[in-house]
Amino acid sequence: MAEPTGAAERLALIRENLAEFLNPEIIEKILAEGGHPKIYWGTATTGRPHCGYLVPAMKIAQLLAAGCHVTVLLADIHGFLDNLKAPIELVALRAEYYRLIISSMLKAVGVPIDKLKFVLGSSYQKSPEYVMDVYKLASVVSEHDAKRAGAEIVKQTDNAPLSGLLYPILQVLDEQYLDVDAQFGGLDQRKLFIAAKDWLPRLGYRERAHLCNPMVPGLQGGKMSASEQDSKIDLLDTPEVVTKKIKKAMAAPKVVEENGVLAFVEYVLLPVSALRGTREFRVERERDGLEPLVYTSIAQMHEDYKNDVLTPQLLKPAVAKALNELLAPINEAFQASPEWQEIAEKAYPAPVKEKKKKVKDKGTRHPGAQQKELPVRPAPEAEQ
Ligand SMILES: N[C@@H](Cc1ccc(O)cc1)C(=O)O
Repeated sequence: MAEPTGAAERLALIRENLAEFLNPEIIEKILAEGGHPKIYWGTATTGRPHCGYLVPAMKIAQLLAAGCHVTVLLADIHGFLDNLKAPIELVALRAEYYRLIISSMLKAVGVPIDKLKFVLGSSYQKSPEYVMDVYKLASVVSEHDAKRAGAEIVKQTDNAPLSGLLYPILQVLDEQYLDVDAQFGGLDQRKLFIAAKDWLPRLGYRERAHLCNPMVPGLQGGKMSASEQDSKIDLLDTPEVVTKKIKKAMAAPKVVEENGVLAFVEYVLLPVSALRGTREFRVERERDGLEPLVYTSIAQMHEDYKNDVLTPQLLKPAVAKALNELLAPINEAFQASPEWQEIAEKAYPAPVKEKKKKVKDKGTRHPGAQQKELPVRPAPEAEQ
């Protein structure tokens, strides 16, 4: 695909695969004037980013290809507000890991990143102006509305900490302080986006546009949440591990609904190929002595999948291969950066092998034999 230059083409790329676009006229106007819309995506820097992050990353890649300025907000304070078990120092360190992995994901896709920037939440959310606006907004938003705005984002339990009510206030103010025309996020942010439209004008600030990605089922079936650490595919997993995990993924034959493997092709692999020049997904059938299946749209794939022409056994190795190709440069960048490796070790320390320890403790002690101390590393945050 050639770089889109016309307003209509750029808009189509911005819109592709979105579930909802609120106040698109704000963006349309900028494009009609040949301008470059400023859009941000925020992520709370808590759990280690897995392959599910390729879905928003792909939208960011499309926005960059459409000539938008994109800000990635590394929301460390938000990670803290919603997750008090993670100390602020740790979420700030994790933000560094996020910055490195997100930029290498975008480099791997091959889009120009000159219009991409990263901003750490705590770098401006502690300024006197920002803090005063938090107080102001808190005085014109009801507790009920703050709760409703955060209902799908913030953990809400009986007697929950007050920080969960501050969270939506801060996220809404971010649109103003990051000086953007629009915010992008998953459909789970929708209530917050609606609140932003309503609340910002109360402080005399302008309303922004909002882009919502659909909630995409995880590669291994079910929503790709931050939990179930083991089953998720890490962005730094080796090709063997990736292939094994995809082999085990849930993908019922003939069922296209809630099919994480097909969804991954739709929201990541097909858009990547389109950004690289040709929208295409190939499924080899050499083993059966047949020609490969070559798809240029998800509709064709759904059709073949429903008819069992495209079986899970054919689909999975094709997805594993394409995913491994996408992950290869990310892995290489990690291997080549001792600085990143050090950050990874501190931000996400490997779990201590409890089992081994127990076995050792129970072992018979031979007289005179020294019990070797196992190195004890701090247990990772149990918050995810
Ligand atoms: N609410 C987002 C994170 C976020 C935080 C602050 C923002 O300004 C924007 C987004 C999430 O659920 O991950």
